[in-house]
Amino acid sequence: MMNDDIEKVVYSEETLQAKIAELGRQITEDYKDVKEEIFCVGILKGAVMFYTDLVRQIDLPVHFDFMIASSYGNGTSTSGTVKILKDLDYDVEGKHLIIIEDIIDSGTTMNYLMKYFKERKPKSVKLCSLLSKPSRRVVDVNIDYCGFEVPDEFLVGYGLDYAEVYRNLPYIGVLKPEIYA
Ligand SMILES: O=P(O)(O)OC[C@H]1O[C@H](OP(=O)(O)OP(=O)(O)O)[C@H](O)[C@@H]1O
Ligand code: HPA
Repeated sequence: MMNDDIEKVVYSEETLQAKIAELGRQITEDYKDVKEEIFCVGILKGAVMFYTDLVRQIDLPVHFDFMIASSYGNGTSTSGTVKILKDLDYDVEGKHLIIIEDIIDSGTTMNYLMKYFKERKPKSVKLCSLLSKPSRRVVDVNIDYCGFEVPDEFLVGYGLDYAEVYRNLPYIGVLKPEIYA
């Protein structure tokens, strides 16, 4: 069973949902008076679980859009090259963008995507990431809404994968070392 591959649980379902409710309240408060449309942009595939839980905690009329970006392949460190596999569906000029991501690790993906978003002339862009691993940062990324700062461990579950597996675990954890062997 998939659970047997986990060495330890780092964030339980309850801990994740409590933090997501807090982030949703904060975003609702910050955006409640804006006049322009708000676009929640999910960065797939990793952000899928966080995205669907977070938007349900934002009590405002938001639009959905998604990008698919990939740079990790099957390993535990970035290839350094970000591939955009799916672009935004909408013209976001003059709109408020809330970028929703699962993790900022080296910062490579978000550094690349932030430049890309700003070129599309939105009214504002803010980043909401469930996790941040500052010890691994190679390029600076400003996170406006951050769930948890995590230590330098490779995490799986709740959207996060190792070689495309473990995304469907309902919690976030660390794999047993023999799984990487
Ligand atoms: O800060 P970085 O070092 O760039 O790492 C963060 C990125 O890595 C993961 O994506 P990945 O490329 O594994 O694709 P995925 O979302 O499909 O898992 C994660 O979802 C982030 O987008
Ligand atoms: O710790 C991680 N786990 C899964 N995917 C990731 N992408 C960047 N860091 C991670």
